[in-house]
Amino acid sequence: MTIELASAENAENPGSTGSAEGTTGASAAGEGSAALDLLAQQVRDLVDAVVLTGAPQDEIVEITAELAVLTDRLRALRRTSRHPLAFDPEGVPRHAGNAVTGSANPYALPLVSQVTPDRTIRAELSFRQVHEGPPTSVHGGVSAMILDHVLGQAVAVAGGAGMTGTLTLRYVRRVPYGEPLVATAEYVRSEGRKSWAEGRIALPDGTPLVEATGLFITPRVWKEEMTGAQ
Ligand SMILES: CCCCC/C=C\C/C=C\C/C=C\C/C=C\CCCC(=O)SCCNC(=O)CCNC(=O)[C@H](O)C(C)(C)COP(=O)(O)OP(=O)(O)OC[C@H]1O[C@@H](n2cnc3c(N)ncnc32)[C@H](O)[C@@H]1OP(=O)(O)O
Repeated sequence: MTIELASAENAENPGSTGSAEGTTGASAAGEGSAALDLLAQQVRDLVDAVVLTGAPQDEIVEITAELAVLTDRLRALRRTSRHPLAFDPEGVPRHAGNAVTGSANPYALPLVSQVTPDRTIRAELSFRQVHEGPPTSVHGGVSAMILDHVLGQAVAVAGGAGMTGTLTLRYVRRVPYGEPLVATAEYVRSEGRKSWAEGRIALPDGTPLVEATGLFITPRVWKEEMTGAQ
C-alpha cells in the first residue's frame, strides 16, 4: 500500500517556493531513486568528512565554495511532492525521506529494521562520530530518536500506528559510536487509540545501554481517514 500524504503548506500556498518540501522542478519520486539514495550516502560521507577534517583554512574556504555550487544545482531542481509513504508486507511504514530510516535522507542513519517471527522490531546499527554528544559517546537525543522510531514501528506492525504521546528513557550505560549495536522494540498493549511499546539499544550480547517505553496515539484524523477509505 502506498499513501501520498498531502503537504499542508503546499495545500495552503500552492505557489510557495519557501517550504522545505519545495514546489517547483521535476518530481524525483519513482525516477532514479537508486541514484538519489547514492547522493544521500555521498552527503553522509561528506558530513563525516567535515566533522573529521583537519584541512587548513584556505582549503576549507575553497571546498565550501565548490559545495555551494552543487547545493545551488540541487536547489534549482526541487521536487513537487513528498516521498510516498508505503507499508511493507509486515505493516512497517517505509518512507525514503524519513529522518531515521529514509534511504534518500542524508540526515537519516539510515536505520534498517526487520520484523522477527515473534513481531519484535530488530535493527542492527552503528553510530558515527557525527552523532557525538558527550566525549566519545552518542548524544542522548540521537538514541532517543532511534528508540522513538523502533517503538513506533512495533505498535505499527501490531495495528496501532500513531504519533508519539510520551517517550520515557533510561540511559543505563554510555552509548559508543563506531561499534555494532542492536535496537529492538516490542508492542505491549492497546486501549482504544493508545498503544504502548518498549524497547532498548543494546550491545550485541544483549547488555542494555538505553531502555525506553512509549505511548503512541493514533490521531483521530488518521482513524477517520482510514475508515473513510474502506
Ligand atoms: C491518512 C492515513 C495516514 C496513515 C499513516 C500511517 C502511518 C504513519 C507512519 C508512521 C507511523 C508509524 C511508525 C513510525 C515510526 C516512528 C514513530 C515516530 C513518531 C513521531 O515522531 S510522532 C512526533 C511527535 N509527536 C507529536 O508530534 C504528537 C503531537 N500531538 C498530536 O498530534 C495529538 O495531540 C495526538 C495525535 C497525540 C492526539 O490527538 P487526537 O486529537 O487524535 O486525540 P486526543 O487529543 O483526543 O487524545 C486522545 C487520548 O490520548 C490522550 N493524549 C493525547 N496526547 C497525549 C500525550 N501527549 N500523552 C499522553 N496522553 C495523551 C488524551 O488525553 C486522550 O486520552 P483519553 O481518551 O483517555 O481521554
